[in-house]
Amino acid sequence: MTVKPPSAAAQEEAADRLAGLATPAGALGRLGELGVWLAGVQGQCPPAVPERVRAVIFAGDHGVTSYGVSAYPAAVTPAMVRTFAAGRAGVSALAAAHGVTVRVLDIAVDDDLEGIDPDVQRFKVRRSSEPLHLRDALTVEETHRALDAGTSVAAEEIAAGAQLLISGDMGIGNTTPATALIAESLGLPAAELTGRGTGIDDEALAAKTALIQQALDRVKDRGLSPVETLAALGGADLAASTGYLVAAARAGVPVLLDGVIAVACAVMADRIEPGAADWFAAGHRSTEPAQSLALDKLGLVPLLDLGMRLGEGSGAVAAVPVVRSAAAVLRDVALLSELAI
Ligand SMILES: Cc1cc2ncn([C@H]3O[C@H](COP(=O)(O)O)[C@@H](O)[C@H]3O)c2cc1C
Ligand SMILES: O=C(O)c1cccnc1
Repeated sequence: MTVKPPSAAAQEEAADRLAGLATPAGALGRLGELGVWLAGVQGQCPPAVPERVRAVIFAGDHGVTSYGVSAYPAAVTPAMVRTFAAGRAGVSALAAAHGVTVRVLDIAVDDDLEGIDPDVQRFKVRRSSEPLHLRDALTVEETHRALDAGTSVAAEEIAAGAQLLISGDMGIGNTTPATALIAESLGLPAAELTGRGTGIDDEALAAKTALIQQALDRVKDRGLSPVETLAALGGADLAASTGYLVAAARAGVPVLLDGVIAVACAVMADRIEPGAADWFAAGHRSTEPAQSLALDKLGLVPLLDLGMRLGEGSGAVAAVPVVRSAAAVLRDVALLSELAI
């Protein structure tokens, strides 16, 4: 299955409608452009206000965490999975404020999560991933299983009525594989992309940068396909998230992207299925340099720039009111031609 482009006809109609609204030309700025994108991905003008927005958090641990790449220990990952399940995480508060559903999935958490709702572990691929600077994070078989998990989850969310999807992440150390995937995809050295993640100091930043460069050097002559790259430099949680994004684009359901992890997965989704990024909008600009560089590459301009670096899908959820606003203005504002001028 391939990705169809959003509707050019609906987009054109929306651009005409935007130009005719009872506002000065261009006065709605990016809100106007977002409304035109929404019309294209929905195939209708004016676009509907997306009421049913659904976020899925893909959780997993990473072997690199034992090598000093994060400011926090891996034990935070299972503790946060329980916190999402209890509705008490950062993204939970934002989602409750904006009527967004949140579902958390343990794809590769390095813990049994005893007693947790079995639905959380339905798609578990393995415990953690291998340290990607030393060896491939996953086997190709595991990567396919994770991609398929993401496909199934997207199908379930779409069947539940999702008009807009969000992918969130949870996993200590996950900015390392995300940065490695972006660096490999953009052909840039680790030093140009590596950020502080949860807030590492200068010494840890140097070690993290060197580790990512070691991973890039380890795979550079292997001529890897996109799926093999996910196996080598990613992780099961990132592969599942990538599968979810590919499936959304194939189904013609728009996605609002979050920070560096979601955007790394979006880059991989667009490599697996060229054109997938037409179905994505960028919710916010994270403080991670890799995220901004990857958004430029995808041709996406973030809606919010709040200095956030939380992940969990939080920046995307914070941008949901902006997306709804864009649909509302295109639908509800009078046309200049209707005014008695
Ligand atoms: C309490 C807590 C909650 C979080 N929620 C998301 N992250 C985010 O931070 C981590 C990535 O940063 P790094 O690569 O530096 O480890 C991931 O768990 C990501 O989801 C959190 C991190 C912590 C500590
Ligand atoms: O860009 C992000 O989403 C991000 C940044 C730091 C830590 N976790 C996530």
